[in-house]
Amino acid sequence: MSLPILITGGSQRLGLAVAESLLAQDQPVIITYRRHKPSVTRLEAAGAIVMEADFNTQAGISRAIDKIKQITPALRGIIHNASDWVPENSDQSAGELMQDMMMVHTSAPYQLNLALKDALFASDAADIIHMTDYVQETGSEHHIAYAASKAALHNLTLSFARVFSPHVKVNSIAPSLVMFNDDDSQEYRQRALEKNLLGLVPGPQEAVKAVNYLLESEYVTGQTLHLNGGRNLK
Ligand SMILES: NC(=O)C1=CN([C@@H]2O[C@H](COP(=O)(O)OP(=O)(O)OC[C@H]3O[C@@H](n4cnc5c(N)ncnc54)[C@H](OP(=O)(O)O)[C@@H]3O)[C@@H](O)[C@H]2O)C=CC1
Ligand SMILES: Nc1nc2c(c(=O)[nH]1)N=C([C@H](O)[C@@H](O)CO)CN2
Repeated sequence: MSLPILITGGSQRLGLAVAESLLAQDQPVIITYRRHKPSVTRLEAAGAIVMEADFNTQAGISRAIDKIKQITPALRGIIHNASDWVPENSDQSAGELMQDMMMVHTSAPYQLNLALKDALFASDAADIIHMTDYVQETGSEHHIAYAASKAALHNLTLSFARVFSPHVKVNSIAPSLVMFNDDDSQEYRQRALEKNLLGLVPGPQEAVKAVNYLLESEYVTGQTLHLNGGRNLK
C-alpha cells in the first residue's frame, strides 16, 4: 500500500481535481477542507481520508498537525493548495488581511513542512508541492498581500529544496488563471483570455498534469512549473 499524499484545501476546484486524479491512480490521499461540501463526502466514499482544518489561526494549524500525525506516521508527499484570494478592497484592515494571507499561504506550509519532516523522510521518495501563483514574481495591484504571501511561499520552495534534499523534492506550481470562478463576469472572462498568448483558460486538469509530472520526476527540485499560457511574454 502506497503512503498517502496530503492535499490541503482539497474539497473544490484544483485541489479536488488533483485528489480525484491521485485516487484514480490508487494513490491514497488525505485532504483537508474548511467548509464541508458534497465533494468531501464523495472523496471519502472514494477512499480519501478527510479532515477539517482552518489555517487562519495558530490553533488551527497546530490542530491540523496533531491530526495528521494521528492519521499517519509517513507521507509520500504534501501538496499545499489551500488558499484564499482576497483583494485589498475587502472589508478587512490591512493588518488583518496581511495576517490572514501569510497564515494560510506561508506560515501553515512552513509549520506543516517542519512538523511532518520525519513523515516525509519515512518515504522512499517524497515531494512537497507549493501551489503559488504567477504573481509570485510580478506582484499584484489589487491583491498585494496575497501576492506577497505567495512570493514567500515560493521562497519556502527554495529553502526546503535545500534543507530536505536529497530525501524530498520541493517545487512550486505557479498558475495564472487556470480556472475561472463561477461569479466571474463575461467581461472579466473575455479580458482574461486576452492576457495570455494562447488565449485560453485550460481548467483544473492543467494543474493535475503538473502535479503528476512532479511526482513522477526524479530530477526536478527547487523549481517553478509556470502554468500561464505565456502570459509573461504578452
Ligand atoms: N484557480 C486559478 O486559476 C489559480 C489558482 N492558483 C492557486 O492554485 C491553488 C488552487 O486554486 P483554486 O482551486 O482556485 O483554489 P480555491 O480558491 O478554490 O481554494 C482552495 C481551497 O482552499 C481552502 N481554504 C481557503 N482558505 C483556507 C484556510 N484559511 N484554511 C484552510 N483552507 C482554506 C478553501 O476551503 P473552503 O472551500 O472549505 O473554504 C478551498 O476549498 C491555490 O493555492 C491558488 O492560490 C493560483 C493562480 C490561479
Ligand atoms: N485561492 C485562489 N487563488 C487564486 C484564484 C482562485 O480562484 N483561488 N484565482 C486567481 C486568478 O485566476 C488569477 O490568476 C487571474 O489573473 C489567482 N489566485
